[in-house]
Amino acid sequence: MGLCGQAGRHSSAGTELGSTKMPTVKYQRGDMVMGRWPGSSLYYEVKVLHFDAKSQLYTVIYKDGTELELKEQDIKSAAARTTRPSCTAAAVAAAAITESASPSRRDAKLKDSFEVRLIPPEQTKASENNGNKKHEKKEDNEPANKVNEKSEPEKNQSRYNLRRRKDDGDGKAEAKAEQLEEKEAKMAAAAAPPSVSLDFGGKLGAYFWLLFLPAWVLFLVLKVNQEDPSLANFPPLWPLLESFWDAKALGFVVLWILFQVLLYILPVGKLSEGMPLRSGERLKYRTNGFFAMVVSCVAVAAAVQQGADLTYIHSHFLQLAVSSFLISVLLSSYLYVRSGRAAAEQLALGGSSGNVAYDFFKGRELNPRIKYFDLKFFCEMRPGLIGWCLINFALALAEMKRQGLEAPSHAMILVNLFQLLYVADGLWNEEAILTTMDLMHDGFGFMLAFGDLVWVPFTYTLQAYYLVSRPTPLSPPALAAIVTLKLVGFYIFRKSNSEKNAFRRNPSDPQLSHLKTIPTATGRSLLVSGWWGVVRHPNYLGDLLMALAWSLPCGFSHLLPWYYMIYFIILLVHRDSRDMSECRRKYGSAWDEYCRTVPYRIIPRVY
Ligand SMILES: NC(=O)c1ccc[n+]([C@@H]2O[C@H](COP(=O)([O-])OP(=O)(O)OC[C@H]3O[C@@H](n4cnc5c(N)ncnc54)[C@H](OP(=O)(O)O)[C@@H]3O)[C@@H](O)[C@H]2O)c1
Ligand SMILES: CC(C)=CCC[C@@H](C)[C@H]1CC[C@H]2C3=C(CC[C@]12C)[C@@]1(C)CC[C@H](O)C(C)(C)[C@@H]1CC3
Repeated sequence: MGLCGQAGRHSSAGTELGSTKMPTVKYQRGDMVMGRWPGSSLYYEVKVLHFDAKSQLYTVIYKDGTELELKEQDIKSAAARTTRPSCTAAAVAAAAITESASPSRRDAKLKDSFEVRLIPPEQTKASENNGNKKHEKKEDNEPANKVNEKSEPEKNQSRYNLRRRKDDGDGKAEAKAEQLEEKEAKMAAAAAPPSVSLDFGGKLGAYFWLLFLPAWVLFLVLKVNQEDPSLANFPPLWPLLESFWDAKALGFVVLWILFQVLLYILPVGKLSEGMPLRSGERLKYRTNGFFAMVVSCVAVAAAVQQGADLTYIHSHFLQLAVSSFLISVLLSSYLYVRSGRAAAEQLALGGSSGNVAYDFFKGRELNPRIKYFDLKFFCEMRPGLIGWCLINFALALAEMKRQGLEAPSHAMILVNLFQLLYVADGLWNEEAILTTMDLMHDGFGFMLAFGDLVWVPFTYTLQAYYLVSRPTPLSPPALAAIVTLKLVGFYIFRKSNSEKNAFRRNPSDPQLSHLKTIPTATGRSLLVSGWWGVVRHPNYLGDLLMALAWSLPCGFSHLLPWYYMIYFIILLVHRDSRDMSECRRKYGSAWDEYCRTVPYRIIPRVY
C-alpha cells in the first residue's frame, strides 16, 4: 500500500470541472482509476466522483453503481491495472473475502481498513445528478454512512460470501454482521428516492382498471348464473336494476366485517414485526388469523345448528357482491382522503403520481393504520379470505339442496378442501405475508381493497358456484391424480415461501446455512440455491399447480371454472415482471448475476 502521498498537500487552487469546483488533487472527478477493494489487495476499475478535502477521501463508483469512499493510498492510476477491471462490486467483494479466508489474515486486513463507506445504488444516481454538493452534505448528515463507517469490517465479512455459509466458523460474527446488515438495509431504504415509474398502464390504465374490474366481476357473477355458461351464450341476461340492491345483504357483509374486526383486535396470538420501513421503524402486527378462522368456523357451525340457512349466500350472491363493492369504494375513498395527510415517508414508492385516478386506484399510503389497527393487513388476510371459505361452504350446502344430495359431490368436496387448505395455510403462516410485495411495497387503495373484499370472495369461489348446478362425476384415478397434483403444488408453495421468509427474517438461521447466497450492495443477500435456485419464483410455480388442481374437478365442459387458472397465470406473470424490475432497481448487478445463475422465472426450462 502507501502508493501515493497525502492528497492534502496538492490541494489549493481548485480545478473547474463542469459546474463544480474540485481541489487540485491527484485524481480528478471523472477519472477512471483502480480502487482497492476493502479488506483485499485486489484493485478494480472505478470512476472518481468526488474528493473531500476535509476527510481526504475520494468517492468512487464501481460499475454496478456501488459507491465507496477510499483513501488516496487505496487508489492507483488505471495504467497500473492488474486485475478484473470490469468486475462488479459484489463479485469483487466475493473474491476479496474468499481471498482472505484465513482468519488471521482476514482480521489483519479488516483492521487495516478503511475510511470507506458503502453507499447504496439508490443514492448513487441522486448523488451523480447532484454532483459534489450532495456528497459534501451526505458525509456529515447521512446516518447510513455513519453506521457503515463503524461496521465495515464485519459487513464485508458476512455480506460478500458465495461459499456455503456453514463453513464460517461458529457463526457469531455472521450473526452480528447480519444484524448490521439489517440496520444498513433500513438506512438504505430510508434514503431511497421515490420511484416515478407507473404500473398498470399508468394514469390511463388506472381509469381502465377502475371501470373494468367491477364490470368483470359482474360479468362473471351473471355468467355463472346462466344455465348454459358457454362463451357463445353472450351477453348474459341483464337483471332488473332493483335486484342489485338488498339492504339485508349489506347488513350481513357489514356484520361479517365487524365480526372479523373484533377477532383481529382481541389480544390473542402473537405480535409479529413487519419488515423495516424506510424510516427504519418496524410495525407490529397481531397475527392471530388462524385463531380468527377457527372461531369463525365454530360460529358458522353454531349458526347452521341454530337453523341459519347459508344457501342465502348462493341465492343473493349478486347482492352480496354489490354490497362488498360499495364497502370497498367507501374504504378506498377514505384511504385516498387520509393519504393527503400522511407524511412523505409513509407513502408507498410511486404511490404519489399526482393523478387522482391513479393514486386512488394504486393507493398512496403504505400502511394506513387507525391506532394499532392495520387496515391493509386486516383486509388482505381476514374478511375476504375467511369469507371465501364461508362462501364455498354455503355453496356446498346449496349444491346438496339443488341436486337433492345427502352429501356434497366429490368435486365439490375437493374444491372446498383444497381452497380451505390454502386459506388455512395462509393464516397459519400469516407472518409470512409481511415479506410479500403487497405488504412491503404497494400502497393501500382501490386495487387491494376491491381485490381483498370483492375479487377474492366473489371470483375465487366460481368453481364451487359452478358445481352447484352442474354435476361433474370424477373417476377414482382422476380423483387420485388431482389430489396428488394439489399436494405437490402445496409442498412447493409452502417450502419455498417458508424458506424465503425464514431467510429474510434471520439470514443466519442455522437451518439455512447450507444455502448459497449472492451478496448485494444493499446489505441483503439473495438465495441462489435451494428452492430459489431452481427458478426465480418457485412459490408461483407451486401456486399455479394448486390452481390447476382447483379447476380440474370441474371438468372441461366450460371455460368458466378455468377462469381462475387463466387469471392467475396473467396475474403471476405480471407480478413476476413487476418484481423483477423492482429487484433490478434494488439490487443492481447482483440481481443480474442472480438472473444469470437462475435463468428461468417460474417453470424450469420453460419460462
Ligand atoms: N392466490 C392469489 O391470488 C395470489 C396472488 C398473488 C400472489 N400469491 C402468492 O403470494 C405469495 C407471495 O407472492 P409475492 O408476489 O408477494 O412475491 P414473493 O415471491 O413472496 O416476494 C418477492 C420478493 O422476494 C424477495 N426475493 C426474490 N428473490 C429472492 C431470492 N432469490 N432470495 C431472497 N429473497 C428473494 C424479493 O424481496 P426482498 O429482497 O425485498 O425481500 C422480492 O421482491 C406467493 O406464494 C404467491 O404465489 C397468491
Ligand atoms: C383486483 C385485482 C385484479 C388484484 C388484486 C390482487 C389481490 C386480490 C391479490 C394480490 C396478492 C394476493 C395474495 C393473496 C390473496 C389475493 C391477493 C390479495 C393471499 C393472501 C392468499 C392466501 C395465500 O396463502 C397468501 C400467500 C397469503 C396470498 C398472498 C397474496
